[in-house]
Amino acid sequence: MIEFVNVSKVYKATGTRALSNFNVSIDRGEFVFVVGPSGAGKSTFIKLLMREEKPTSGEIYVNGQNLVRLKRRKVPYYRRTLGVVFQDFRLIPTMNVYDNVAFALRVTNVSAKDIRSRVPYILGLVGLSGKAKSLPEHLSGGEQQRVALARALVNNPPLIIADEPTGNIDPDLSFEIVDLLSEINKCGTTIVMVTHEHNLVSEFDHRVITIDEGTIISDDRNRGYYDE
Ligand SMILES: Nc1ncnc2c1ncn2[C@@H]1O[C@H](COP(=O)(O)OP(=O)(O)OP(=O)(O)O)[C@@H](O)[C@H]1O
Repeated sequence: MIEFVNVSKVYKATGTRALSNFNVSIDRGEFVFVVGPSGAGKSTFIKLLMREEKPTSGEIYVNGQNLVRLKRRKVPYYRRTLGVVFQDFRLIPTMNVYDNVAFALRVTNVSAKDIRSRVPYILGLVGLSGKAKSLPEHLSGGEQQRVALARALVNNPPLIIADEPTGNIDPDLSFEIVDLLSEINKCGTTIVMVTHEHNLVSEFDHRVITIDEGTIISDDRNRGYYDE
């Protein structure tokens, strides 16, 4: 599903080498934590996956597409195949929970009938059926992140990318979010999650890729924790 072959990324403006000869292969249906110290290259890895950045050299394949050769006009279509969750939720503040989730479907020509059935189903899945009419500012951090997750899931993407999704919420709620992601993963969705929280990582039995100074320094396919 995801293949990085000898990928290097140098940011031109500063000459910073963020990734060097980076090779990784992630299969369909895997749950992968990506950990490592600040500045290691985790966000760069995510930006390359989302095709926000292009590598300086190497090849990247996601869902059978070569991201290096992907034409600029095709990038928005590629992004629609991804479900993305960020640390800062990125909800639309003027829209209620229902509309924040429905919006992700409305921009992709899904019929009104399908939206009416799909949005309540997804809100139920993340435990927010009772909050459909609430505005984001009236929700807790954990609830806002569940709305963001619902929005990422509603298009049924084969891949979810979560960049520090628990960075702004309490430890108990962080566990719940990863638990929810794990349930989604059991249904076949591939999950790539960047995190700083090694306590959280050690609670779950998922593959752990540790990046440092732009390269993978360990890849624990069974279970893992890392020391910073
Ligand atoms: N747009 C950019 N222009 C120049 N240098 C950048 C840019 N983005 C990141 N870098 C540099 O690339 C390196 C890797 O950064 P990256 O953001 O990928 O690390 P990270 O592991 O996500 O860190 P953190 O955990 O602090 O978010 C760092 O040295 C950073 O300063």
